Amino acid sequence: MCGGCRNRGRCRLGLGEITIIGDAAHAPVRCAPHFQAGPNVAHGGWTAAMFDDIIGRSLTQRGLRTVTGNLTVDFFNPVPVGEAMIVEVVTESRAGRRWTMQAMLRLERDPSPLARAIGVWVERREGHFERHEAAMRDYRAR
Ligand SMILES: CCCCCCCCCCCC(=O)SCCNC(=O)CCNC(=O)[C@H](O)C(C)(C)COP(=O)(O)OP(=O)(O)OC[C@H]1O[C@@H](n2cnc3c(N)ncnc32)[C@H](O)[C@@H]1OP(=O)(O)O
Repeated sequence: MCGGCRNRGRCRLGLGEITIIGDAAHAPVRCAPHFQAGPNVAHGGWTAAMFDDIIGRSLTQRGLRTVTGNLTVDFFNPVPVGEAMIVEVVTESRAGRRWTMQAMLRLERDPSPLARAIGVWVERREGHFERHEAAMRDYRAR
């Protein structure tokens, strides 16, 4: 789970347990009503955040320490609120520390994609978060 939800013991984005199969992954997901944008339709930001989370967490579960470098989302159809859905992740390629990943969101009982994410995750160098904290301390001291 990400740092924002770990202490609550529940993913507020509605992602269930991630199953890893080789270099792919899948998880059940359901958009909560508070992420509604249009009537009974998920906010596009929820869809992007959910993709970011599952791809990042699936890499973490594979033992890789990464951060999102970039993320593009294609919205093919409205995403329903409160409906059981599945998100499937595949590894497209790897070059050095860069992992190109793709994910699809679909209804539980329908193979048609509702949305697709493609992006690059970069393996973190040692001390990544410590450097960030130090930079912020310098910034705040200005
Ligand atoms: C228990 C825990 C649970 C944890 C559970 C976690 C689940 C949460 C999931 C959410 C994940 C997030 O939101 S992460 C948060 C959002 N993302 C971030 O904050 C990242 C901010 N950006 C950075 O910190 C930095 O730019 C880095 C780390 C991405 C890269 O910096 P660096 O380490 O100095 O590396 P650098 O030499 O620049 O680049 C290394 C290689 O990556 C490529 N590269 C660098 N940036 C990018 C980029 N934006 N897009 C594509 N490629 C890039 C470079 O071309 C290079 O390729 P080559 O020349 O080697 O070929």
